[in-house]
Amino acid sequence: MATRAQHHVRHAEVPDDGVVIRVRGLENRFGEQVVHQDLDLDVKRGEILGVVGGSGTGKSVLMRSIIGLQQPAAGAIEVFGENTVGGEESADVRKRWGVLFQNGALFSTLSVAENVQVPIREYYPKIDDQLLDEIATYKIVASGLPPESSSKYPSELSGGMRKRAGLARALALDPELIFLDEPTAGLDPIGAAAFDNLIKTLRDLLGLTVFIITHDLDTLYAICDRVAVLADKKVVAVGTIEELVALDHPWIQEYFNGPRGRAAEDSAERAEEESKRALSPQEATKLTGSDEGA
Ligand SMILES: Nc1ncnc2c1ncn2[C@@H]1O[C@H](COP(=O)(O)OP(=O)(O)OP(=O)(O)O)[C@@H](O)[C@H]1O
Repeated sequence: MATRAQHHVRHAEVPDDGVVIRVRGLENRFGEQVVHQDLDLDVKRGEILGVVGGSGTGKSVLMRSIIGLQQPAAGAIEVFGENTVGGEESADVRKRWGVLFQNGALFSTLSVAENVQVPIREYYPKIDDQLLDEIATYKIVASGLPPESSSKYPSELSGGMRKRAGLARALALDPELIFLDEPTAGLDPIGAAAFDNLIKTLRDLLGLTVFIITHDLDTLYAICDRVAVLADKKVVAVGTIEELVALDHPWIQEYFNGPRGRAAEDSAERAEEESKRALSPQEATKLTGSDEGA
């Protein structure tokens, strides 16, 4: 039997099988339009799960259902073992996840720091202002923004900086799980790759579980452990890219084996080769400016 003390261990409620998000028999409809039917999905603790699918297949609606913002017509959804259907989850569970919405969804009249502070104030209304400022600065820097951006307003930031500010807000309450809706959309390839690296680094450092909706094939190859494919109103397949490519589903074949899919695979292979290649002593000298040991 659990003791009172055990109930107070914050991370105690991850189900034993390590499944952080469990969706069963999900159905969503808007009037006559059926978006999801019999949709099942498991997201495991510590993984980066990519969610892909053609435009309008219901990726955002799936995310909104999981976080309790969309009332499904049928089905069961659990996050950390708790029912989230229709927003039924407790505040304790809700604060264990953070969300980066597609457009960043920053409050335009608040500075970056104030945006990050919103969820903290919501859950800890009595928090001391100085501590609040320190936490916000820490999250802003952890998201790869310079500390000076704290006082800027969203309209003063580039698209990439807005995404990072949104990420800082998603990380405000030290979540164990983050939801990212198209985080690299609208970023140039270098900015997108940097954002991918940041997500992977944060997952590795903080042990986050990451649910990421993306159209970006480079993101899938670079950081996703598994990919779930939405088609025909459900998750038709979930697995590593290698496993998916072996399936003969027409959309999956077109997506991964089309010209863009192959280009992304080639560039992922090149990046891996580069990272494996050790620096020669001459290269090391050039980089460090030191001729020690050369
Ligand atoms: N609030 C709503 N009212 C009516 N229809 C909606 C609503 N939200 C979503 N839909 C419809 O549900 C379907 C799925 O939308 P969703 O935004 O989840 O697609 P998506 O896969 O995220 O698409 P994209 O890749 O283009 O962002 C679309 O046909 C959309 O028009």
